[in-house]
Amino acid sequence: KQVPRPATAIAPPAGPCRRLLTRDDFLPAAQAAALRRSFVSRFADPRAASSERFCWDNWHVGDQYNLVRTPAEQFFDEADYAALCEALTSFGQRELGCDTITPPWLSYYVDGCSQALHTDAWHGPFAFVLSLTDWDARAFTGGETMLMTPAVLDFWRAHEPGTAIEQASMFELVEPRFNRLTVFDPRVPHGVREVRGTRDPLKARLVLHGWFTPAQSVAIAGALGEEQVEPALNAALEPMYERLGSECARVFGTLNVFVHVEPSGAVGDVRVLADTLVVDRAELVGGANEDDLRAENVDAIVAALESACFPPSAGSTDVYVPFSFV
Ligand SMILES: O=C(O)CCC(=O)C(=O)O
Ligand SMILES: [Fe+2]
Repeated sequence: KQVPRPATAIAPPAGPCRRLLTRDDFLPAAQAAALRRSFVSRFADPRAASSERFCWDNWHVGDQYNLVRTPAEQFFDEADYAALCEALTSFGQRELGCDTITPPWLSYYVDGCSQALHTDAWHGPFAFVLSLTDWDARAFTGGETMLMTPAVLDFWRAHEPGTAIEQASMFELVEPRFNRLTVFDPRVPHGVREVRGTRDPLKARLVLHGWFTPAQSVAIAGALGEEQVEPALNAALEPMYERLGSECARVFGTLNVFVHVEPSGAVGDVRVLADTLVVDRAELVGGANEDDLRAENVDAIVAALESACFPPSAGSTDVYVPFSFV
């Protein structure tokens, strides 16, 4: 898949996205403010029964899901919606190696709204929440995204007899601060802490949310085309697949890798963008260390990509290579 090169240089992320990443000031300030303004203007006069307000679904699934939502596409004007999707999609491509998103929801949470703990069906390797909540001026308690901690997910292994733990170490809470993007692995049990205190949509928790979907193919930006990239990748990866199958521990999850190819055809940089790999529990015998078993897989893939030889060309090329272990 050929994707456009980003117009501006992007600072490399600190490391791969694993279970949770937050990015403050995600959208340009004016863009985030305009989205919030659209919401505020529709609710500014509570007595005005404009048909633009009729798109909301009061989503009630027992105690599990209680919130008020609408497809963001139906709510925002076309240009604002397109710019929002563009910002999320290009972030997903560059920083997670995911090539697209599901259509975002716009949801508000007033008194009594929450999402009880759940995992999401397979929409994609990462969920996102982009907050339009005026968090500093909020008139409610709760509203954080909560994510079960690794200590609970592997409870008996880390269990220390005689030590009690409490909620704060079982769940990580992420505040939906205005214009913060929160990205997490939706296989991890998560939810939204019940909002208490306001029934006014203008003061509610307000978020855009959805999923980054798995890349279906290699994405390429730059001088080389698919017909040159694919054979070079296949030659480098095929021997590695055999090694993975015979020598490495079985893992589940997503590994998306960025490869920068110089005009000479040499590989200049290999960076893991997303790594949600989890080692099959059956592999954890005889004191095997999970991090080591995971690293074996990642190292084999990175080494194979580093060894790839591409044809020379007039300019450099960025290649995004997705791996999915099911
Ligand atoms: O709004 C959030 O913080 C989480 C949303 C979520 O988990 C979902 O929509 O499935
Ligand atoms: Fe969820």
